[in-house]
Amino acid sequence: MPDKVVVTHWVDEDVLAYLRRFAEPVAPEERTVLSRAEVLAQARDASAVLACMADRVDEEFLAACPRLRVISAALKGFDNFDADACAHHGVWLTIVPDLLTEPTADLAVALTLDVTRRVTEADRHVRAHGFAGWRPTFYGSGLTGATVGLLGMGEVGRAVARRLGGFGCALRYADPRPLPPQEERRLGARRLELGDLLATSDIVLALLPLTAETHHLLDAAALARCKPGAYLVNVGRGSVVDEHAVAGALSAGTLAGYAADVFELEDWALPDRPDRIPPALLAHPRTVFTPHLGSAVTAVRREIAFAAARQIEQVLAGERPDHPVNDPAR
Ligand SMILES: O=C(O)[C@H](O)CO
Repeated sequence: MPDKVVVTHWVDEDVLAYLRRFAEPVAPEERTVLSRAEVLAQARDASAVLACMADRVDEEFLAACPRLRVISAALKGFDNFDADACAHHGVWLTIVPDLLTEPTADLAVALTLDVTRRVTEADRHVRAHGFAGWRPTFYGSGLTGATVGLLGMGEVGRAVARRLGGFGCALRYADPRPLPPQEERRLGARRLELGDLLATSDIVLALLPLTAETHHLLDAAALARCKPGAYLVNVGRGSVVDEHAVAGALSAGTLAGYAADVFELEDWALPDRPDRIPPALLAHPRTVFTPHLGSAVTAVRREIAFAAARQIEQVLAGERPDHPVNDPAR
C-alpha cells in the first residue's frame, strides 16, 4: 500500500504530481488550510505530513498519528513544532531554511516604506474622501538620512541590509553574533547593544525567530527606550513584540507607526497566546498589516513546497533529509 502523505494546505498541482510518484497525497483543493481536527483525522494512518505555518505539532498530535515518519514543514521558523517530541516518536522534523529570505526582505522594505511614508493610510483616505488635488497632508518621514536598526542579522537581516544600502540610510544592527568585520563594511552596518539600537534608531525592524530569549523582547520597557517618534516593523514572529505594549506606545506617541506581517495569535505553541490582534492596534491609523505574506511569491511558494516534498521522499526512501532539525535515530 502506498504511503499516505497529508498536505495540510493548498499546493500547486505539480507538487501533488511529484508526491504521487512515491506516495498517496491528500490535500485541500481550495486555496486554504486544513483545520487541526481535519489534519488529525487524515493523519491517523499517514506516513508523512507536509505542514505549514497554520499547523502545530505537539505530543497530542504525535500520539494520535502512530505511523508518521516525517513532518516536513514548508517554512523556516519551526517554533510551532515540537522537534524533541517528534524525535521521541521516531519522526523527522524538517524545514526549508533558505527560500524565504529574499521575498521576506522585499516585504520588510515594502512595509517600512509604507508605514513611514503613510502609503496605506493615504490610500484609505483617497478611497474614503476622494482626491481633489494636492494638500499639505500625510507628511511622513522617508528612509533617506534615517538611522535604521536591524534587530537580528541572520539571513533575512543581511538581505534587508543589502536592499537598504541603496536608500541612503545609516544602518545599525543588534545580534548576539557579530558579523565578520569585512561583512559589516560591505553592508555598511555597525553593531550596537539592543538598548543603544533602540535609543538611536528612527526605524527598528524586528527580524528575529521566536525563542525563549526573543519572546516579548520588545515589551513596554523596551519600547520606552525607543527614540521618540520611531517606527517599528515586524516580519519575524508576532510574539517577539508585546502587541498590547505596541498599541500603548502608539497611543502615547512613543512610536509613530507599526507595520507587521506576523501576529502573536499565530504562535500556536505558546500557552498564553492571544486569540486576536488587539483591537486598539487594528484601529490605530498609523499601522499597516499584511497576513503573513513574507514568502508569498508564487514561484517561491512552489519551490518551498517542492523542497518540503523532496524531504518526504528522502525519508520514505530511508535517506537522511536535506534540512532536518532533529534526529529521531539518536
Ligand atoms: O518561517 C517561515 O518560513 C515563515 O514565517 C512561514 O511562512
